[in-house]
Amino acid sequence: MDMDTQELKHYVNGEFTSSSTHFPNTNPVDGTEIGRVWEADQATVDRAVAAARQALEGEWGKMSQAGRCALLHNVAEGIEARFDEFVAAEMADTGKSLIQASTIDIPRGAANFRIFADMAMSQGGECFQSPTPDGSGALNYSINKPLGVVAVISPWNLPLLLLTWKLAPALAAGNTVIAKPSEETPSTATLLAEVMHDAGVPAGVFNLVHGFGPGSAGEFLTTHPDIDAITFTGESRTGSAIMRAAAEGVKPLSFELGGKNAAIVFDDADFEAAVAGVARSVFTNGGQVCLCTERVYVHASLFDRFVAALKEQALSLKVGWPSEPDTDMGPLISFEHRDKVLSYYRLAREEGANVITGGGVPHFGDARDKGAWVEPTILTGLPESARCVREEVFGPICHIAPFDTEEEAVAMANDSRYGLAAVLWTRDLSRAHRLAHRMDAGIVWVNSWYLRDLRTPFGGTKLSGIGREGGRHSLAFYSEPTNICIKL
Ligand SMILES: O=C(O)C(=O)/C=C/C=C/O
Repeated sequence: MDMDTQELKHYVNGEFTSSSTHFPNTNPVDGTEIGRVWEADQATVDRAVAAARQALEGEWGKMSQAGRCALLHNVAEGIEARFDEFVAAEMADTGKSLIQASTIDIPRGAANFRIFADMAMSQGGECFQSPTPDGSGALNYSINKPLGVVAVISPWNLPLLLLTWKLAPALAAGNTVIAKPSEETPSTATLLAEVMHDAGVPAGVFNLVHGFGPGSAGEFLTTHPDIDAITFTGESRTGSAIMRAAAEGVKPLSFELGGKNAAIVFDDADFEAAVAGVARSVFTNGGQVCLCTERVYVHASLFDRFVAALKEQALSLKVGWPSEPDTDMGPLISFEHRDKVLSYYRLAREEGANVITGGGVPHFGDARDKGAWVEPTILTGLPESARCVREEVFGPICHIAPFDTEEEAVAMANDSRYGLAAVLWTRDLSRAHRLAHRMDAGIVWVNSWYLRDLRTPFGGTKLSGIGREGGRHSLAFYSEPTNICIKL
């Protein structure tokens, strides 16, 4: 795909097609238009859903699990064969750093296909030898069938990673898919369609439609009567809208939504590790990861020292050209999102925060001044009731507050409408286990952050989502078990 005169098409029934209207694709580093993207209309979405249904009832539905999983391994190899193209495309859409794209985003694209191909091949079903009144006994065993035609709506923060995190298990479980990536990040999804086409995935198994949410491809897809399930990662309020759309047809939903994640640093923590780890969990990808920390609670005895040390970390971040190998942080995804984050920077001051560092826009004196950049920001001094402490900003910002007792720290960390991830920094492993059990979160890291084993349950409670992804949890969502009882 030529990035200069990029024209991104849909991929429907094994063919790349355009539609009636298109929209620009913008690089947030300097605001330049890097191409145009076709916007799917209702007819395009209808054709994609029909193609998926036909494939499900045709070649793909008849293919063995071993055949399907071998194709998924081919796709993983295809991603790696075009690794540099995927890295360039991801960076062009998002402005994320070379480090982030080349060590996290794109490697996970291939890893997601491999983990679910392997897990699908290795997991069996259930079988029970059951007693019967006449003593002859019975066998109860279950088989897993695919859900059917699945709509995948994926976000702009980790575009290839999160698209494949849903697509791979859906296909491994025998479903067919129509994917709608964020309008902000169409490029790697389109490259993936090329890779899947070349890997021999049959027409209609994977379909890709570009566009927006309401009144566009997202709405046409999630309200389509012939969709059997919907999986979505993104903002909680969009999740609510999709739930309403799915209610009529009682569609199964898998949601990984927002967060307002807390990190707690205890007085016995490895101080240097905690400072570095919190800096990473706050500023990675410009804070644009659902798992990022936006609330930090530090034992009072360490508070001043920790604030100063985290400020030093923030000031040492290289905020620069994404392609430079030592760049830590690029711009935010778009001007719209930049304006949202800056509105919280202003709100923080209105709510009385101490702005320890940041709170504005960096000045570069070059083309980047036309991009969607913000400064890494650290706040203190706000009450727990402040909007900046309660609402998800989804930017490179955190608020640090002191605590005296474990009870106080856990109570503050859990006092949120979200419940996705929490991080505990302590050398006392009894305390680590005890408090990890008490966190209202789907994921708790101790003395680490974003260490990922793809077999583990991944997801959140409350406003952070519905269900779990990862390993057998993903395969279970994308399957319909049938229990069969045989009287012996
Ligand atoms: O690392 C993962 O598997 C994952 O799902 C990350 C999600 C981040 C959302 O913003």
